[in-house]
Amino acid sequence: MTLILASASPRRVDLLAQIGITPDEIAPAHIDETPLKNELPRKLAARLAQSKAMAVAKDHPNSLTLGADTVVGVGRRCLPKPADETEARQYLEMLSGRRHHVYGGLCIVDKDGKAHNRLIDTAVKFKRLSHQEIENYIASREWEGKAGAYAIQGLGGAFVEKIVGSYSNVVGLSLCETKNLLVGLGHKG
Ligand SMILES: Cc1cn([C@H]2C[C@H](O)[C@@H](COP(=O)(O)OP(=O)(O)OP(=O)(O)O)O2)c(=O)[nH]c1=O
Repeated sequence: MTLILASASPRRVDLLAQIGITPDEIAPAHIDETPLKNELPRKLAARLAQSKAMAVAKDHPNSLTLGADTVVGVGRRCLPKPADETEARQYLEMLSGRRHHVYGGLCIVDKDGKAHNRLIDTAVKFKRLSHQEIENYIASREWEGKAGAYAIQGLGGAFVEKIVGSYSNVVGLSLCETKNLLVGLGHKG
């Protein structure tokens, strides 16, 4: 069955390729990703993954449409993609020396328009970051477009002391959950 990837993230395309899945079409969703007032990080990730998949599925009947969203959560606080350097610095200061969660919302809309949702939770512990480490990382610009203002698959990997759960979920899509869900919905993958 035709698979539509409702994402502009090159990471998600690479992750799917890693497990032998090539979407038939890439159709990024253009939705408002602003958190609601007091919205919990896991709720935000789940809501946005479904909104992305639903928005794209409307125009692609008789397909499977996959949407995903990654949100870093520190306690009740959402750390989505930082808007600018100042916000990225704030996020890194907040994550320094702390345990946080990376919530991956995954939603596949089937050919009948029904949404199938999964929420993947990975716990990550950062080492304490010095002022200089934060400034060097800001200068690298790697934080741009990354939830929580870091990339575990890049320079940010050096900040990670411990991870419990799916690594690929942190990068943008849990390979295990994605494959299971797709196969369960009849995709040959
Ligand atoms: C925490 C973390 C996030 N990320 C990325 C994964 C996601 O692409 C991004 C979070 O933004 P998302 O809004 O989940 O995704 P996106 O804007 O890249 O793409 P789209 O909405 O079209 O699907 O952060 C990393 O690459 N490495 C990391 O370690």
